Amino acid sequence: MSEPVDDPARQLQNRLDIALATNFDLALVFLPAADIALYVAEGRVDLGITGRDMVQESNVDVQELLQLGFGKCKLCVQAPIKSNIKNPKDLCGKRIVTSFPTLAAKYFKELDPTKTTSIHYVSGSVEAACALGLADGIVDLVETGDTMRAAGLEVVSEIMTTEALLVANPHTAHKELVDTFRKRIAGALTAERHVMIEYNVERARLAEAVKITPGKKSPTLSPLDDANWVAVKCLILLSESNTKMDQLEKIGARDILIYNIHNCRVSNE
Ligand SMILES: Nc1ncnc2c1ncn2[C@@H]1O[C@H](COP(=O)(O)OP(=O)(O)OP(=O)(O)O)[C@@H](O)[C@H]1O
Ligand SMILES: O=P(O)(O)OC[C@H]1O[C@H](OP(=O)(O)OP(=O)(O)O)[C@H](O)[C@@H]1O
Repeated sequence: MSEPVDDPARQLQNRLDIALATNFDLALVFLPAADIALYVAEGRVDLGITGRDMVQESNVDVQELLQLGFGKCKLCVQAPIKSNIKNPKDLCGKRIVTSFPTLAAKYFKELDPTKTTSIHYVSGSVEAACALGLADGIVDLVETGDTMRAAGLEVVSEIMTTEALLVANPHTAHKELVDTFRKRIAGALTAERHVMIEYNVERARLAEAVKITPGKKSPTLSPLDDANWVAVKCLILLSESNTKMDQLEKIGARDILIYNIHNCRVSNE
């Protein structure tokens, strides 16, 4: 038998721009990154994931809950390498093209309140503006710098660093759900960035070992059959795991094991 076509729940499930969580009271709505902060600030959605640059450009009141660790780049003033512009003040009163008109206008106004800098908005490919004669300089994102260099531009100054954030409406009516969601994401991020290290060390060298692996609160110690030795277990950053193993081996630690963590809840998340 076919499903009734006018069933609203069924229609929502079939939409590509909305995803319904099946085991949590949450609907995900996919929106342009630049519009998300506004929807969150107006309380149309409770939570949003977008860049810090987008939040500040929107100039609205949202609460930053978590830094998500991706989408890292810098918003920079850029000018042609071959120009005489080496200081952002050289661009005050000149023509700027950008996808960030609010941040750019604020930056140049603060730099020199006596001059009116012309700020023009374009929606993408901002780096083309100088070569095409529309701008003396631009304000745009730089990650690797490849796009900037390919366009013959260089960084004149850095306005801000940005990355993806989880933001919330400060007056949400669903505080408990929001907090549970934040904790779930924070737990998954902590698990992704950490590993569990376990090793045996002589009691006489325990103080040195604890200095190398202090754990988030303190390491877990377990006695061994041999009273002169102790087993140590704690979380360390994945990025530091090889260095820590080298250091532990140097102070005589043995049987050093590293485990991946699937998920976790730890304090200070
Ligand atoms: N090269 C990059 N490296 C890291 N983060 C980036 C980069 N470009 C954009 N972002 C980040 O991604 C978010 C969305 O930016 P943007 O709207 O430009 O996305 P997009 O995917 O390039 O969209 P579109 O292609 O439609 O312009 C912003 O928060 C921005 O800081
Ligand atoms: O320093 P890079 O690693 O080269 O990255 C920077 C580029 O990435 C973004 O552009 P995107 O690809 O989103 O295209 P767009 O300019 O059309 O938004 C940004 O606007 C820069 O153009």
